[in-house]
Amino acid sequence: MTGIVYKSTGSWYVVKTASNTVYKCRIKGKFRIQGIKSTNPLAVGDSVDFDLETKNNETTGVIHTIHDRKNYIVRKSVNLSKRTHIIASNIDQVFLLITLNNPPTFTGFIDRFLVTTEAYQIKTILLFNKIDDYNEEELFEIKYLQHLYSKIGYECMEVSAIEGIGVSSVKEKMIGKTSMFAGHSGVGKSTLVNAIEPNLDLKTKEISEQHKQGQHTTTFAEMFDLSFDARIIDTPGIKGFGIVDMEKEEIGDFFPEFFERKQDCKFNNCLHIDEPKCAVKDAIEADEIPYSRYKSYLQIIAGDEEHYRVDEYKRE
Ligand SMILES: Nc1nc2c(ncn2[C@@H]2O[C@H](COP(=O)(O)OP(=O)(O)OP(=O)(O)O)[C@@H](O)[C@H]2O)c(=O)[nH]1
Ligand SMILES: [Zn+2]
Repeated sequence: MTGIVYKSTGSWYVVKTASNTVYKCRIKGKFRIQGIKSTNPLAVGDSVDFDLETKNNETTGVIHTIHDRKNYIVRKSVNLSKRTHIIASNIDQVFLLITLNNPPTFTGFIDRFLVTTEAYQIKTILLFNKIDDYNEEELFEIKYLQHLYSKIGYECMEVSAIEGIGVSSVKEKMIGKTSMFAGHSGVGKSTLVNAIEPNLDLKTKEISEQHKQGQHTTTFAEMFDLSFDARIIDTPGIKGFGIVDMEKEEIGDFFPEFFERKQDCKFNNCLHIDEPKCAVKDAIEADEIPYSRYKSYLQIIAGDEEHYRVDEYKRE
């Protein structure tokens, strides 16, 4: 049988088949996935094959195969083992909610987020929420940001979770897909998800009630089916998207408008910092690439170096 992991407790997995039957499953023996040093072998979103087994009148599944992941997001372990915890996999798209103020979302944050999702190969759609709440000047800035990011190739939408503006367009985008919602605390994620699926809140509560027995409420991701052929992955307690390990040389490749121009740089390993005849810097001079993007890029590069040095120091 084949199914998708909807929930993981670490030892048991809730797996749903294409015919919507849910099985409690465990893993057969030790199970290693090539190339990933991970604390958990399976994550929410994984597609798996399993056999059924009946013991004491209870039928459970034994997972023996995991299908290749299209993508996955990780969280680094806090300890020194350098192992990663896979939060979720096979995500079709992430909606990043953005508000100008209340709370402010700076372009530095948006760009860092986009670099991460580019590295993870997850499509990102930018949702400018709370558009009911802006004055003319602020709306102008929202339009400017939309122009900036759509020019790079990111889809942008204006929404008001509270007034229901744009909500049906978001729902349309979600059909047949597995989506996640991200953004700073207070941008309106819960309000929007509620507007999309008013009953989801209830479902979430039902499930967590059942699991209260354990008390230790580890924040595991969980997948939910919505009423209109769409799935949401909820990652309680996971705010950002974690930092992916990136080489300094590849960060620019996750800025699509830099990557596109890189072939015209004099040096094929150009970092677009102080190299001569750099096509990216030329594009910034010509205002074809906004300076805010370049500034974010430099910040990420600088942060990366710092991170690298700290790691080296620890190893001594
Ligand atoms: N004016 C306006 N307010 C909104 C809108 N969407 C959400 N809010 C308000 O913003 C506040 C935060 O909304 P939440 O949905 O709790 O935000 P969140 O992103 O889920 O926040 P966390 O749970 O902390 O991550 C609430 O007071 C909402 O009523 C909107 O479209 N317009
Ligand atoms: Zn260059």
